[in-house]
Amino acid sequence: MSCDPVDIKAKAPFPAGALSNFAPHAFALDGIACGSMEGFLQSLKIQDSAEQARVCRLSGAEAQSRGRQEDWNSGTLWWQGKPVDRLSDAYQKLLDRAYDALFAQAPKFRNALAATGEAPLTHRMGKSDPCETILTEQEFCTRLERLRAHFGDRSSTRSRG
Ligand SMILES: Nc1c(N[C@@H]2O[C@H](COP(=O)(O)O)[C@@H](O)[C@H]2O)[nH]c(=O)[nH]c1=O
Repeated sequence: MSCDPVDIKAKAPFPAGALSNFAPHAFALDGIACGSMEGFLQSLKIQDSAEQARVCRLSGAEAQSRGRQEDWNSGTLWWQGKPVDRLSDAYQKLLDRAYDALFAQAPKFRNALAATGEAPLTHRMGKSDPCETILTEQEFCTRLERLRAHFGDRSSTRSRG
């Protein structure tokens, strides 16, 4: 099996494109319908809950450009009316819950993740400074690799059983 890295970006062919946060995979978190992970992430820059819920339903560049209209230089993000510090453990846990929900609820996302086999995952266009982005390359790729490990868990359970 080739272990060339899979570099995730919206315009890449399957499976990298389907793993992009831009991809329109529907899931819900805390009862809020999301059209993509990008919709959820960009909505975190918006304090108003009704507008946040609207942005959650977006996907792709439309979601990103809506979020980028917001000034979040203070480092405060928002989920359901409550502030979340970008640099806090609470923010990391919120990201974990969002990716867990995506994995559990979006079969096309799971299929794309499974199709990467054991290849390293990269997101070279991503930033590394958490003060400059809502999701660094590392925060993104480590979560995908953690979720991908569930596939191995299932096969090792089968082979033992
Ligand atoms: N521009 C682009 C992506 N950018 C996405 O933007 C998010 C970070 O936004 P921000 O914090 O505003 O810089 C993060 O989800 C990152 O993946 N992603 C893709 O797959 N393909 C793209 O073409």
